[in-house]
Amino acid sequence: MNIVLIGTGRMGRIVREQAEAHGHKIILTVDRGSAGALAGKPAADAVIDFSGPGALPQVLDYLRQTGTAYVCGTTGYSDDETSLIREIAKFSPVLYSGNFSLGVAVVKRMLETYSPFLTEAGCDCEIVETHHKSKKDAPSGTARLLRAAISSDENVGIHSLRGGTVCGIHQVNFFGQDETVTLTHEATSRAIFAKGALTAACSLAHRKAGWYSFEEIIFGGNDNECSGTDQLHKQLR
Ligand SMILES: NC(=O)C1=CN([C@@H]2O[C@H](COP(=O)(O)OP(=O)(O)OC[C@H]3O[C@@H](n4cnc5c(N)ncnc54)[C@H](OP(=O)(O)O)[C@@H]3O)[C@@H](O)[C@H]2O)C=CC1
Ligand SMILES: O=C(O)C1=N[C@H](C(=O)O)C[C@H](O)C1
Repeated sequence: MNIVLIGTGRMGRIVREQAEAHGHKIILTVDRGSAGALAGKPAADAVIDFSGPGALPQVLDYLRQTGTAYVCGTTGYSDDETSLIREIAKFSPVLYSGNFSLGVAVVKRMLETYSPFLTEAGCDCEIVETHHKSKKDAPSGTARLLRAAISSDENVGIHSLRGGTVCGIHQVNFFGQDETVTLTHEATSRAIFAKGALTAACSLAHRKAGWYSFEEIIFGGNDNECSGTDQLHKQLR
């Protein structure tokens, strides 16, 4: 795959490393210092975005012009920015996820299926998310997606801790009468997110414009046509 990489920070570096290790090519990188780098550029197989909300306007212009597949893991978007990402699915295949790990996808499924047994029995649910001290947004994108899996209103509290070099810990607590249930996911390396995003990019590269979910890519069968990513896909499953 020929990939345009948005963001060259902690995630951008590991996406590049994993992409090149699996035979893909980063044909263009964009960071804050290269505003406008996408203008007039031809289509790629995929855009992978781990940057900041400020990069969105130039990325959307590029997608509108080229129809390139868009895999976005950036968090901290406003509701308006999130709507713009949804709208671009008219032009490109788009997959947005606040977390590209297999483990969080499984925890999300568990919550969708089983959390009603606890919340309907009166449990109070509180999420605690812990990240490295350089993380810019709070609450984390993962905490938001886990909350959405539990409840459509905002009666689930989210508590954010920042410190050291923690890649990401999410703890979902259900406090009931005389019992507590806690589900914990801990990412011990950012490689898991990079592999998930590359798997998604390979799967999306040949699809028609539309909105796709990470779960349908990893649980819905391996139909990606990109052999370099088969191995990543197996690691994720
Ligand atoms: N969905 C997932 O699975 C995961 C999502 N993330 C998310 O990915 C994002 C990036 O994380 P991380 O790599 O740790 O952050 P870093 O701060 O290390 O890197 C961010 C990168 O984005 C660039 N950037 C920021 N704003 C702009 C802009 N306006 N235009 C162009 N480039 C910009 C920065 O450029 P410069 O250095 O020039 O400022 C930098 O290269 C965060 O939102 C984070 O929450 C992280 C891990 C997993
Ligand atoms: O910024 C990070 O580091 C991470 N961000 C994502 C989030 O906001 O949930 C995913 C992961 O937890 C790491």
